Amino acid sequence: MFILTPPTSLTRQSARPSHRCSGQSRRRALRMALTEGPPTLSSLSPHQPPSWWELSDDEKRKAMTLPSSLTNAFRAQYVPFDTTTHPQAAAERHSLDSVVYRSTVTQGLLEVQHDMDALRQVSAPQWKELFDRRAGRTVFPYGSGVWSKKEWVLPGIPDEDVVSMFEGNSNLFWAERFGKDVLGMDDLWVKQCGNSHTGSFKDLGMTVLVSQVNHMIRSKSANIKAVGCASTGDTSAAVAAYCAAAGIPSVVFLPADKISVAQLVQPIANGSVVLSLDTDFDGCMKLIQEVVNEFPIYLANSMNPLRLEGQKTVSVEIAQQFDWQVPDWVIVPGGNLGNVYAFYKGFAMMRELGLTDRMPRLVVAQSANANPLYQAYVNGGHRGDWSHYRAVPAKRTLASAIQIGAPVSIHRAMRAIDGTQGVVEEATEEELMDAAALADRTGMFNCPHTGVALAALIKLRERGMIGVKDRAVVVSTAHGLKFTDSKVDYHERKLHNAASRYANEIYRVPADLGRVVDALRERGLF
Ligand SMILES: Cc1ncc(COP(=O)(O)O)c(C=O)c1O
Ligand SMILES: N[C@@H](CCOP(=O)(O)O)C(=O)O
Repeated sequence: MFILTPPTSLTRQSARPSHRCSGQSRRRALRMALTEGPPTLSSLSPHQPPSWWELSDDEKRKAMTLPSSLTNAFRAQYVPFDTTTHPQAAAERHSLDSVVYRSTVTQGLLEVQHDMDALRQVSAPQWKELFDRRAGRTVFPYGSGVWSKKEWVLPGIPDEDVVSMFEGNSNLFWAERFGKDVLGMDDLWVKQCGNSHTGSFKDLGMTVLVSQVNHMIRSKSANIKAVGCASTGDTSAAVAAYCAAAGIPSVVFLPADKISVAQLVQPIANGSVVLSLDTDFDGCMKLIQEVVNEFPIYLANSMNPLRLEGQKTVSVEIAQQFDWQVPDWVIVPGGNLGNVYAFYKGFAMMRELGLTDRMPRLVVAQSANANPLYQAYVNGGHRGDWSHYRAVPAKRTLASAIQIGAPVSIHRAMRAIDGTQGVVEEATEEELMDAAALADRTGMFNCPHTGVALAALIKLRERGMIGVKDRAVVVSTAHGLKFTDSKVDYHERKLHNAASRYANEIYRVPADLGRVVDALRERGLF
């Protein structure tokens, strides 16, 4: 039974008969199921409604789910991402239970398409109420930030096939001091996607991909022996953890000596087959595509659109955290460029289903050492002409997870920028490390990629593009603890390409009270 009242006034609904379609048009019956008034409270107590914690497990699960008469109509399938060059591809469709990564007609990327008419049978207030009710609960899998939006993600998967670590529901940090003191802004927020199981936003997409693999293996709909990816360190960590949780073998291709020790140890610990390859990320990506085309290894990179279905839920979560308001700006560090499109998709879906009424402006922030989208943007992309796009050799950057020169989702990113009056900005090594360090001084602990996004924000504020009164969200994509080497080097002033303007030194002081007091006095503490 779909209960329309908030959790604090949930009632003992499960005893009531469920709706049947009995001759009426199905659509009308579905609407009735949803629009029926709030249930009475008297069955439990004449005085006060039961609280959430008074409900039985069955009642809680019922309160978390929509009637099957509705959910049976929800469908998703693969379609080509872009059919402009091949109109005949418009008819191409693939089941999510098939192993396919590219359009068989265009050879281009695929997209997960939902039946929006079916989803529209639930009204916008009902979706909001349902998502709010699920947030952070323990009922599996709906308490996950991703699976609380299950109908918008993988509507057909049985709950028991879902592999979830209750990802999402990450803190939307009000960057009060950084906003006010550094940028003169009151309404600056940092979405802490790195506060998660494997320490990056990749968990959001990987729970969906590995769940679908688990489903295909259990239902024997596909021959899959392992899940594999190329990685700059975060995708591999998420693949390894989710596959280990599901008992599915995994293999990761890593560019030798180009990822942090903390990232490297994650797939090792989780039992992946770890291949360290003498190439860069783009080389690893090329190899994994060749391998998955020949062998029963399932591709886990974001070229696979299943990943984006999970990642798009961050947009929904951000709107939800703002009581269903859309921020003016969302700034995302970009590498392989799947994530910015996931953001776009999430915001577009909310608007299409009436939960919100506008799109934010999306900003992709790239490292100046690996900036193919930025170059294409300044060479025409800012006015919608992307014809000058070229892949570039990615140079070494401290934002090592976005050291990518031939992004797989380049066309997806272009659509996200075009569709949101978006902007692309870049940050040098010095700018990204300074921005991260400055923001750290106000209580954050940023990874270098978040530093890239913060540096882009600073530039757009300085240029007056982002206004003082604007509401902006910076997406923090990984936990700073995965990247301590570069932070230590910054504070020890060991970086050859940054002056470390905000370095904070350690003082070595003899263990003597007088010397300790002197040291504190010299530092102006009293
Ligand atoms: C920490 C971190 N930030 C940002 C990104 C960029 O995301 P995307 O590749 O989806 O652009 C990645 C991976 O590429 C990453 O690992
Ligand atoms: N930063 C990524 C690069 C690969 O991106 P993906 O989203 O396509 O898997 C990583 O951590 O590997």
